[in-house]
Amino acid sequence: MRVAVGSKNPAKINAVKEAFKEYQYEIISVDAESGVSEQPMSDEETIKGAVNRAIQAAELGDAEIGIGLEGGVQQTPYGLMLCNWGALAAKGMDPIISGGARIPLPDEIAQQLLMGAELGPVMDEYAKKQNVRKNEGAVGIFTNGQINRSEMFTHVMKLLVGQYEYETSRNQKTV
Ligand SMILES: O=P(O)(O)OP(=O)(O)OP(=O)(O)OC[C@H]1O[C@@H](n2cnc3c(O)ncnc32)[C@H](O)[C@@H]1O
Ligand SMILES: [Mg+2]
Repeated sequence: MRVAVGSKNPAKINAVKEAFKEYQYEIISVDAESGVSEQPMSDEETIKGAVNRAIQAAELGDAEIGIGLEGGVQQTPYGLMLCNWGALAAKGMDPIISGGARIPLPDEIAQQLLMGAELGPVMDEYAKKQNVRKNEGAVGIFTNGQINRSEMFTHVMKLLVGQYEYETSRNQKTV
């Protein structure tokens, strides 16, 4: 069985490998398009990006399972929240989705995003580091390293794999 991840970002690929580590699946990464803006600004747009990537990854990678992981933000009365969504697309099944943990972004970051900036470069500038998005991520910076981006996506992935297992075992019981 082959699993195709719709991203070349190591923080995402590692999370997929971790979630499938009990399985003998081949895991490949392909450049899939999210079909939404570079910086999704709502849960809805972020979910759409994750689902698009999952479907495209399965096609491009000729894989039984496609995975899409997408980061975005969502405005709330409590501030601009980091949001992350994942999707698993398998043949003969509607895409499965799951959401990640969320934390509010500091005002100075939120303001830049609301003016059209992308979180990736804003975080590098803020943290005086390079490629925060491929390493600890904004979540790692603002949680003092307690939860990094890969761990956060691993949780999203376990929610996906678990739902997939539940669905497939339920279908086996009913046929
Ligand atoms: O290569 P891809 O798979 O596109 O990975 P990415 O890091 O660009 O991640 P997304 O497209 O899913 O995220 C959308 C935007 O939010 C940024 N972003 C999301 N979460 C982040 C985080 O935890 N730390 C830094 N940047 C983040 C990211 O750089 C993009 O600008
Ligand atoms: Mg991106």
